[in-house]
Amino acid sequence: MTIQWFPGHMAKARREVEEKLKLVDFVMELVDARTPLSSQNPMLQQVLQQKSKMIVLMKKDLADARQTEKWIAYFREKKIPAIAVDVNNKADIKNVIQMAKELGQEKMDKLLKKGIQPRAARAMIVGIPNVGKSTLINRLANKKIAKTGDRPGITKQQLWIKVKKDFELLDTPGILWPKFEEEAVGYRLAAIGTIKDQLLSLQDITAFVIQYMQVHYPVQLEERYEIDRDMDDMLEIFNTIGKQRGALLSGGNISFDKVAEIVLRDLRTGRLGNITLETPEQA
Ligand SMILES: Nc1nc2c(ncn2[C@@H]2O[C@H](COP(=O)(O)OP(=O)(O)OP(=O)(O)O)[C@@H](O)[C@H]2O)c(=O)[nH]1
Repeated sequence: MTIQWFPGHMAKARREVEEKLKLVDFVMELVDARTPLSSQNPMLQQVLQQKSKMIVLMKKDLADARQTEKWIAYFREKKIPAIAVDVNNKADIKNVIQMAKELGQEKMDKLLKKGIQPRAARAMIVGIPNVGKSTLINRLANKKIAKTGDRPGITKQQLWIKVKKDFELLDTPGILWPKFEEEAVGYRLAAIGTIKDQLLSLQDITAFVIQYMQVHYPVQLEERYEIDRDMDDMLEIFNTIGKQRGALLSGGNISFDKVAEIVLRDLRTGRLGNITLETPEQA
């Protein structure tokens, strides 16, 4: 979460993912359901080469279900199996396992055709910071970690989680760096809390979110902050929210930083409703 992505960090992360990739049959790429494209990593496809992958849209409980459906269709159209998950929903976790098993089975069928004895398919989880990698690994593991060689004096080997008898998962995820090729990507990632808040101006991130919501979620804005649909002056909008929520400086003036904190906290905790910050149509 606190990693800053300098070129050296990116190169190191890439090397680590490449090393781990050698051990697995396929990859589970986690993206954030609220911003599925911006939370993907542009280098992953090159790194993956021929390895197949499935996409897991995490935190679906915070995203707009209608958009999530569209995003799943978008990925499936590109022949990438995709599924949306709320880690606290047991059925979702079961469905992830099922999809992973199917992908693993495809791989084993190929091996069988080559005359190689099938074995448990192995996968790893990859994704940008804060997307939910550790949480999903824990849910899939459910205390089924198979420890190998982790005693002192023994070279530390990779640990495998036996999710099912025919499906094993690497216990450590591959961390991918986010891409900031476009300004909007940075704002979306900052809005959901992937990028440290200090890196972009809180007020700018908030203005970006409000502008997006004015187009896509005007009702939620109206309901939470009593902002009129045709109010288009950002200063007036910040003032309105500040007054309504008591975001004041000692002299009684509105604190724009406080307003920004309030709006971003409301967004990240779902209090603004289920919001997705990019649509497949934009892609
Ligand atoms: N609402 C919701 N929150 C989730 C979900 N999955 C994960 N989270 C939360 O997202 C935050 C980040 O989760 P982690 O599992 O630490 O993410 P990570 O990708 O391992 O993060 P790094 O260690 O920074 O790379 C935590 O507060 C989780 O509780 C989900 O499906 N829904």
